[in-house]
Amino acid sequence: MSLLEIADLRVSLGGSAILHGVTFDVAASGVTALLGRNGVGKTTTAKAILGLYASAGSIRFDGRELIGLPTYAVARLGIGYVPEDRGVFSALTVAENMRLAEPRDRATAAYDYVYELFPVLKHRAAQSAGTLSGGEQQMLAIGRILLRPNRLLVVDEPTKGLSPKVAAEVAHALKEVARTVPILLIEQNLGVVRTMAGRSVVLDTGRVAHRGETRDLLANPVLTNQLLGVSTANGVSS
Ligand SMILES: Nc1ncnc2c1ncn2[C@@H]1O[C@H](COP(=O)(O)OP(=O)(O)OP(=O)(O)O)[C@@H](O)[C@H]1O
Repeated sequence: MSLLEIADLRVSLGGSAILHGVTFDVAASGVTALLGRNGVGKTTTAKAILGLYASAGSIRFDGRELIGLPTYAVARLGIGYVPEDRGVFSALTVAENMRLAEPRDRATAAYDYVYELFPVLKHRAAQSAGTLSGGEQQMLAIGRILLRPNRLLVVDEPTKGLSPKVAAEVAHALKEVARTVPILLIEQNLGVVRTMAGRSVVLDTGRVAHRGETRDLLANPVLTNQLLGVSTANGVSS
């Protein structure tokens, strides 16, 4: 069953066509990975879903058309977004960043859940977010979104720039989250993709070049080489 249905999505930026008619679905459970080489349009797709870019075509969320809705309306439907640059407020403390993301009814904020996933956010509550490590900032970026109820999460390159150990911690937490909330995951680390995402969609210059089971994609050295620039004789095994 699909929760998000994207059909013939087109986006132009700065006078150039970036997405040329992207079509794929995000399942109502688990993790769907959105993959592709640098600059093929993954972040643009995420931002179009969130209403951050004007777009044409169709993006249906649980049957409702999102194109034309302002970003706050998309967020209110329950689509949580963790952007690539994390977007935490550097000058504010961890606790203040969390406070800003609370739902209107503060009593419903899922602090226990977030602190269980990322205990470091509790321990460093009084520290300014700008002085956190990259991994801790990523945990804050994800954690604050989880304070509210989400029906879908769009998470853009959550392990980018992190050490393998911290990347694995973040991936583990997101996998836990995905037990209850479906995730559209943009990710370059194919080891993380392998452990998290049952299905993958691969973009190539603004179009969908491949859709299917992640294990089939990563086991196909011709496809991974052609679409992801990974050249291993026997596919990706890590
Ligand atoms: N505001 C903008 N104005 C003009 N071109 C843009 C703008 N934002 C992105 N682009 C271009 O759109 C293309 C797709 O960018 P996008 O960030 O979606 O790619 P991506 O697949 O997420 O790449 P990466 O893996 O490097 O993050 C790139 O060629 C980029 O230079």
